[in-house]
Amino acid sequence: MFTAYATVPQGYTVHSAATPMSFPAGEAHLKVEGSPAETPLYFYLTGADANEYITAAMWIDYAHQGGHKVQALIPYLPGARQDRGTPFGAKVYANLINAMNADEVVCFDPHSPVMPALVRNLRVVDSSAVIAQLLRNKAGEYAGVICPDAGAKERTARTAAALGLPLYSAEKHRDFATGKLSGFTCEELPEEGRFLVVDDICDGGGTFMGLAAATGLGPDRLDLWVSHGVFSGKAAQLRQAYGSIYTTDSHPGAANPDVAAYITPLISHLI
Ligand SMILES: O=P(O)(O)OC[C@H]1O[C@@H](O)[C@H](O)[C@@H]1O
Repeated sequence: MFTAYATVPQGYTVHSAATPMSFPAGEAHLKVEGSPAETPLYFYLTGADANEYITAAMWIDYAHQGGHKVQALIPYLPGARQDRGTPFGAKVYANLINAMNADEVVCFDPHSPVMPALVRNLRVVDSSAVIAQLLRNKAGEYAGVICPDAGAKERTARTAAALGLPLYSAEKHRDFATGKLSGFTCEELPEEGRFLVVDDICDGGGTFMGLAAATGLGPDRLDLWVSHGVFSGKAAQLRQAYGSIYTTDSHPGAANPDVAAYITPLISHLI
């Protein structure tokens, strides 16, 4: 979803008066004629709809033609998981974002360091401060943070430190021949208390169902934070394994009603 913001002479921040439209042949455009005087500030772009990226590029061009610098707030970096192989999706999406020519790009908790290194003028916002703010009154209810796999070590260590909790580690095992997940293990956990599993993305939820089974804990002792709730496929089954599921509004999938996650709006954390 694409939403652009601007300030008006009265000093308020409002939705930009330059509104997206498309020509009959399908090209993106903006209706700017008759727009009141405004100073374009930033846009908030969630999900991975490539057409919205073209609209965003149009809006940046509109702002630049008026002599204004603008931020591209893109919490979910599309292609960040395609950080190797052929085609090299992270690079293709990074090129698309670079071509938009934003004066600053801001993303939230990217999947790996690969794509951030390819995007120009990028500022990365970490998830730990957002999680700590969200759970400020609940941190005392937890006995620890669980790291789901080796790739999430740094993220979960920062979160555990921000919440003042110990960190416990789990592992995802992959069959090298097929690339398929072959199982999960989790280090021994204390016998009492709730645990918060922390990761970047929940897609179909398989990782988190497998992990929950490996802990031997039920929803009365397990909660889940994922920075980007895609919640595709069988993600609704997470309800059987986790008490509370927390995510952000970085992807439209976060609103999947069958997952019923608590959604933290991110925009104020990015500007
Ligand atoms: O198991 P699902 O939810 O499909 O995928 C989520 C996992 O896939 C990885 O990219 C994420 O970092 C996360 O660990």
